[in-house]
Amino acid sequence: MIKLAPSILSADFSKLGEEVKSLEKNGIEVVHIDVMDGNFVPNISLGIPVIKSIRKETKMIFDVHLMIENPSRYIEDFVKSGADIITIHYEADKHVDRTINYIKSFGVKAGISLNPGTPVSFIKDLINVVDMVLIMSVNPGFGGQKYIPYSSDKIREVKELADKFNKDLIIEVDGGVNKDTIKEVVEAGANYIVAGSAVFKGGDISGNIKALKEGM
Ligand SMILES: O=C(CO)[C@H](O)[C@H](O)COP(=O)(O)O
Repeated sequence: MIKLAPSILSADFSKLGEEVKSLEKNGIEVVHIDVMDGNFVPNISLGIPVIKSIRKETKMIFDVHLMIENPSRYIEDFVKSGADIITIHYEADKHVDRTINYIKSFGVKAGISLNPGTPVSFIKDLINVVDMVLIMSVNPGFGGQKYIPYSSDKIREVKELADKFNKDLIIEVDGGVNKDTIKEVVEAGANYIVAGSAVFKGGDISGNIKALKEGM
């Protein structure tokens, strides 16, 4: 089952509650929440208090993508804020296996994300430890960038590993996905598709979601 996961990074923060409710009204089940620390990535976005306050507005699955150094320090706080899936970066934690198991100990799903320059082979041994692999198809930090074409090969590599070792694995792709690139990522094997600008920038949310679903 393929799910579109709009990234609220591109939403209008002055009316975030309304934007989130509007996703739910349009049949969205998963909302992608990008947390940036200005250290692991060159941008600062939003954090725990914001997640806590939008949690009151919706029952959608909160897919929290931590682009922060040493994420283990904050896992419990993100769980308490209402996260359902917590993804850390391979490049941001010296003890990824430990942190993944720590996330799972709270009864939430755990994901591992790879920057474009990090090979899939680095996480081969984690494939049946994690619930999700997130392939970054842009260099993380900003919305509105162009899809990096070799990301499709990385998605295919993860799909092959998932078919062998973890049939329930969620394969997520994030960055530069729009109505022109969405078919390619779905065909490569991604089943959680993050889209920020393509949902929130230009046009209206309903029409943009419809166009993306048609593009699949
Ligand atoms: O994680 C991100 C950036 O680090 C964003 O989720 C991602 O870039 C989505 O935005 P867009 O769809 O506009 O590319």
